[in-house]
Amino acid sequence: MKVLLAVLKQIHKPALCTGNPRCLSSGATSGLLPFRDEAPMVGSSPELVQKLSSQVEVRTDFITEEEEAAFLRELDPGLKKKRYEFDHWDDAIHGYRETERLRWGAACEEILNRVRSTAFPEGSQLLGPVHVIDLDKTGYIKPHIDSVKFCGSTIAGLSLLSDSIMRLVKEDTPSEWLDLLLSRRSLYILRDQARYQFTHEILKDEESVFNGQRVPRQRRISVICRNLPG
Ligand SMILES: O=C(O)CCC(=O)C(=O)O
Ligand SMILES: [Fe+2]
Ligand SMILES: [Mn+2]
Repeated sequence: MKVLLAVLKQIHKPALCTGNPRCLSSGATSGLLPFRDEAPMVGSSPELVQKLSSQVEVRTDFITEEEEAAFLRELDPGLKKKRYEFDHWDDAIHGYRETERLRWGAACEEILNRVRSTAFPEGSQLLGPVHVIDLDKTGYIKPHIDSVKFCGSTIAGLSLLSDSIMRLVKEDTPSEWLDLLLSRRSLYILRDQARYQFTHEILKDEESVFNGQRVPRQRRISVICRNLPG
């Protein structure tokens, strides 16, 4: 368990982050191109959206309000014992507390099994403990790529308590980007190039605008499943 905490810390090492201050400005709304009316994604070009559409999924309303409440009941007591961390300027995450959990109660385990069977091919080797990040209303996650040493090709995350914007930016071509509207209770999945060649970040409240529409940030808890490197 101790080792795993180190592994998850590693994910957020600044050396793995490829900060791109330009992509933090939300002023450039003119190039936004909705991909499909119902898809909560906008990107720098229709070609990019098309190219990534097999590697980036957002499933709206993946869990019910009751299922969200089940996660809260299970996670909140432990999270409340920790302080939000704001003062580590070098961290990839600002304003957060986190935990990981291997064993879940029946209700949550059932939901997590649904996440796993949706996101990962059958027989994939998964990282045992599930990663939980509790972001304060003012918290945010800076652009980074998850450790290739510890995490495999697929990242799947549930968003609880708040809508948010996840921005993907191509590491070597910052003009190529995709914004995902992660609505409360949605599931997102990042695979392959979207996971390896694009940084991902969660925008802070002041920058939380999707396709010209303001998306206020509240406290947000994410529950993240990962596979192991092949
Ligand atoms: O909160 C999320 O959904 C993303 C978390 C993340 O990027 C990470 O833990 O590496
Ligand atoms: Fe990440
Ligand atoms: Mn730190």
